[in-house]
Amino acid sequence: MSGVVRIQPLTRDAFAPFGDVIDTDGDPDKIINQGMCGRFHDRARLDFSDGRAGISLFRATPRDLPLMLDLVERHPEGSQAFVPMSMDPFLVIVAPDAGSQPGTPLAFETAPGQAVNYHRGTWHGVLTPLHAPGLFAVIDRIGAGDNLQEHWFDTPWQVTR
Ligand SMILES: NC(=O)N[C@@H](O)C(=O)O
Ligand code: NI
Repeated sequence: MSGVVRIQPLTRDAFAPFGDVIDTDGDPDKIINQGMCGRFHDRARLDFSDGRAGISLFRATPRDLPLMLDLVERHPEGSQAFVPMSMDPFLVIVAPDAGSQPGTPLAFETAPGQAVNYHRGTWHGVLTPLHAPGLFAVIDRIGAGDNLQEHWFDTPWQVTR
């Protein structure tokens, strides 16, 4: 199955089945540092079967739209968060689990300053910046064993505005 996937703005509710939206929506949970900083506390659920949490940096090549999506993947042993190190929006692609393989993908564009955390086992597209420098901090599982399951679509989906 394939077709066109329309990009929609990222919202907490629409993304909830797939992961967490990490942003400064609403008031800070706590004002710290002598009133000079708002803490938006504990905005994502990190979940690892074993191993430990690690922080890596990804420098990814920006992609043009429309994007031909031929692969989604998932990490059965851990969640994976992508925190942009710029204020540029990026593309977030997920798909529901349709019985051990992905269903129809959904595509979201983040607002400037938003980050995402994919829940453990969520089908997702690989990191997809839309603007250079494509630099992200990535918080995911560091551990032994295989934590990557890939699904190649028979025919690519066209991801577009
Ligand atoms: N393979 C890897 O570390 N990155 C992917 O998991 C990704 O989601 O970009
Ligand atoms: Ni991944």
